[in-house]
Amino acid sequence: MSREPVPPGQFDHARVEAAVRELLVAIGEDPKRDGLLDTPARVARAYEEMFNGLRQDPADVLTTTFELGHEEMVLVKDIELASMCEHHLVPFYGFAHVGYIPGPSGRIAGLSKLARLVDVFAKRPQVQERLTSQVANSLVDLLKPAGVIVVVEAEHLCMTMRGVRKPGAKTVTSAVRGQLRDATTRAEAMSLIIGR
Ligand SMILES: Nc1nc2c(ncn2[C@@H]2O[C@H](COP(=O)(O)OP(=O)(O)OP(=O)(O)O)[C@@H](O)[C@H]2O)c(=O)[nH]1
Ligand SMILES: [Zn+2]
Repeated sequence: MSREPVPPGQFDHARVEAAVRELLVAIGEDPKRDGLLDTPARVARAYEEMFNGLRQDPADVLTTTFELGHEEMVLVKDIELASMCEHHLVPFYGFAHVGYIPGPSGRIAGLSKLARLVDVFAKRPQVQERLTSQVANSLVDLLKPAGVIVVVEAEHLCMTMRGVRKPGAKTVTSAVRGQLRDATTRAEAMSLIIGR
């Protein structure tokens, strides 16, 4: 099997299929049995979708912006997310809450683009802290806002179905930038996020 890295922007179906077949053998399964025959190809298709954020540029997502002169906080909360823990390659899933205060130009983003931005970073092998700060940092870079807050709450299957086995434990991470570091503004954002 090739050991060469896959060129940027590409996904090598054949290699994923071969690796999954090998994995099945390694765990003591028979990849030739009826129920598993199509599994390597299925997993390759699923991985292409689940990791398609690796082939996306956040700048291509945050395209539609408007100059509105709006200077107050905008918050999209309860954005469902599902990502893959890079330590165990099992899912973690939950919600992201993304808020920002527009910059002096008053440039605002299309609301759906905030959710798309979350997906660009969620659809990669991830740790929750990095996912959270990547969303915040890319908003800072692309929108030049006065402040940003990103809160992610998620349940990690690696803590649920194996290992420490604590179903229901939620991990909450936050990243705040600019004016949202200010205690009053941050408290306002948090009350909007928590007040369901
Ligand atoms: N900080 C952080 N840790 C994570 C995340 N996802 C999984 N982990 C942790 O990564 C750690 C990996 O620890 P290791 O000791 O190398 O692996 P392990 O033996 O499988 O650990 P256990 O899960 O405790 O059984 C575990 O503590 C996981 O809970 C994440 O998004 N952020
Ligand atoms: Zn894990």
